[in-house]
Amino acid sequence: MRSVTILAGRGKDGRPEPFDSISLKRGELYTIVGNTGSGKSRFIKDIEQLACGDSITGRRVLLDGAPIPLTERQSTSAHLVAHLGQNMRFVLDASVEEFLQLHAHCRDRMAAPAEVLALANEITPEPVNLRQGLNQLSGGQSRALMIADIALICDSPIVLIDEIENAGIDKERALSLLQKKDKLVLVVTHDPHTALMARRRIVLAGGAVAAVVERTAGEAALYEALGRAYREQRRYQIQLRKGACLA
Ligand SMILES: Nc1ncnc2c1ncn2[C@@H]1O[C@H](COP(=O)(O)OP(=O)(O)OP(=O)(O)O)[C@@H](O)[C@H]1O
Repeated sequence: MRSVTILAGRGKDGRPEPFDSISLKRGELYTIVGNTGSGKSRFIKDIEQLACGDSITGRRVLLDGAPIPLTERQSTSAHLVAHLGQNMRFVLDASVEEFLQLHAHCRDRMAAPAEVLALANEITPEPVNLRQGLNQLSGGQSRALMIADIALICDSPIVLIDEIENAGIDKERALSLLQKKDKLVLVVTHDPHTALMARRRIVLAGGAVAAVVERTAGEAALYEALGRAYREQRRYQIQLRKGACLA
């Protein structure tokens, strides 16, 4: 898989989207921005489901220029796409270790549960242990575990991430783990720092893609400044969680 092409559908008002197609290339990061309710999550779900004009948006998604037959869509998606949703909860009645072993086995990967867990604990401030029940994990811990799982076990070429900054985890570390060189990564965000990570960002409005914006040189400099502010904010966050006085 080298590219994903999205053929225009329609916005919430039923009018055609103002583009013919958008081509997304493997090895690139794209961010998705827009008002709450503008259709950002729907956009990445269309990609996850390899929509073929049969979702509410009417978009069609092609892989390397070709549609995927209905009978192969589910298995192709499971193989190629890792989706980190906004609300993560496990419903499987298993320990963290059992889940990681099972998933590594299904994916035919050698990753040891302890290795995946060590990575998850780099990004969540409240550590997880192997004997913990999966359904006892908090939202942030579940997402940290899934990020480590995507990085070490799934290794899917397409990674879809919905609002990583909501989870109270180390966003920069998490994104650096998920953004391996040859992956196509799409990140939904309301955060200007995350949005400016990408050279191209896709703007949603009223359920339709309104624009695809190239990052300017000024914005690249702004991204660096926002990164410094983010790290300072994180230092305060860590102190705050320890019960310290901030000033
Ligand atoms: N083109 C469309 N036509 C009809 N309904 C749509 C379209 N795009 C999105 N929707 C619907 O609009 C609702 C909001 O969309 P979505 O959840 O994707 O918004 P969002 O931008 O991710 O919002 P938030 O930032 O609050 O998470 C959903 O019910 C979704 O199915």
